[in-house]
Amino acid sequence: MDARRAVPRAQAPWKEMSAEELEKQYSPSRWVVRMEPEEALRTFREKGTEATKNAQATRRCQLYVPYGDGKGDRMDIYFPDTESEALPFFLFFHGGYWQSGSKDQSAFMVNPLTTRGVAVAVVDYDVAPKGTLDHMVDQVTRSIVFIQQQYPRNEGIYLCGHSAGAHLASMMFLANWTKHGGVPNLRGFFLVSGLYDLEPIVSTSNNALLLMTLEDAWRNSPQWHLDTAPAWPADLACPILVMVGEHESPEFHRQSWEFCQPSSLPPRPCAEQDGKPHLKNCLIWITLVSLRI
Ligand SMILES: N[C@@H](CC(=O)c1ccccc1NC=O)C(=O)O
Repeated sequence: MDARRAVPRAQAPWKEMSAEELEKQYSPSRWVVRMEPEEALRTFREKGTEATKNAQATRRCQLYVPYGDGKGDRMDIYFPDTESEALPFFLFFHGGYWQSGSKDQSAFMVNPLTTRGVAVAVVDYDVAPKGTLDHMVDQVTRSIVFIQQQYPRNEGIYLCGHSAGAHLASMMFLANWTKHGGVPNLRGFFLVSGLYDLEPIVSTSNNALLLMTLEDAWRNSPQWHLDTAPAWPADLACPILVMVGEHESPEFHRQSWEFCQPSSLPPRPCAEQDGKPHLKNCLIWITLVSLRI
C-alpha cells in the first residue's frame, strides 16, 4: 500500500473528479463520436456476433474446447487452411467490464488472421457475478497454458485483449508460470483500450456486479506490481503494443499512457540482447478509421 500512497496526486487526476465525472470517464460508450451510447453498444454487439457466425461458417474451427474443468473454461479455436501444429497462436480476451461479453460475439479478427496463417483462440471466462477478478485472471492463465500444452510446437503465442480483456491479458506479466505447469511461448501483447489501475473503478457503477474491494483492485492492478513481477525467461522477445482509441476518455488515455512508461513495464524482458532492447513499447493512437469493423 505504501507504493500507492507514494503516487503523487498530480498522477491521479481521477481523485479530484466528482462521482458523475468519474462515471463518465469510465463509460467508453459515452465517448463514441459517431453514434449515441446505446447505439454504439448495440452495434458493437451485433457486429461481433455477425463476424463470429461468419467465422464459424467459413473457417476450420473447434468450438467450446475445454481448457479446464470449470463449466466456463471454454474457448473457440479457428485454424488457417494449412494443416500444421507449428502455427503462431493469437489469443483474444473480450472486454465488457468483467461482467458482459463472450467469445460468441468476439471473433471479429478471425478471418483476417487465419487467412494470413495465424490460428486464433477466442477465450471465454466467467464474468461477474459468477466470476471474481481473481478467478478470471486464473482462467486466462490456464487458457494460455492449455494452448502451450496442446500445441508445444507453436510459433509463438500472442495475447490480445480489449478493455477489461486487455487488463486480463496484462495481468499475465504477473503470472507465476512455473506454478501453472510451464512457461508459455509468449511472443507479443496487443493491449487495446485497457485498464491497468483498477482503483478508480471501485466507486463507479461498473463495480455494482463485480463487487471488488480496494484490496481486490490493488492486487489486480498490474500498474502497481510490475516492479515485483516474476522474472521472465531472458530469451522471450516480447513486444507489447499498448493502444487506445483517439476519441476515448482522458482517463482511458491516462491509463494506457502511464502503463507505457518505462518505470511501469516489466524490466526483465527489457534485458538487452545484442545491444538492443528486447522489449519495444509504444503507444499507438488508433484512429477511428482503423477501429471500423
Ligand atoms: N457500460 C460500458 C460498456 C463497456 O465499457 C464495454 C462494452 C463492451 C466491451 C468493452 C467495454 N468496456 C470494457 O471492458 C459503457 O458504457 O461503455
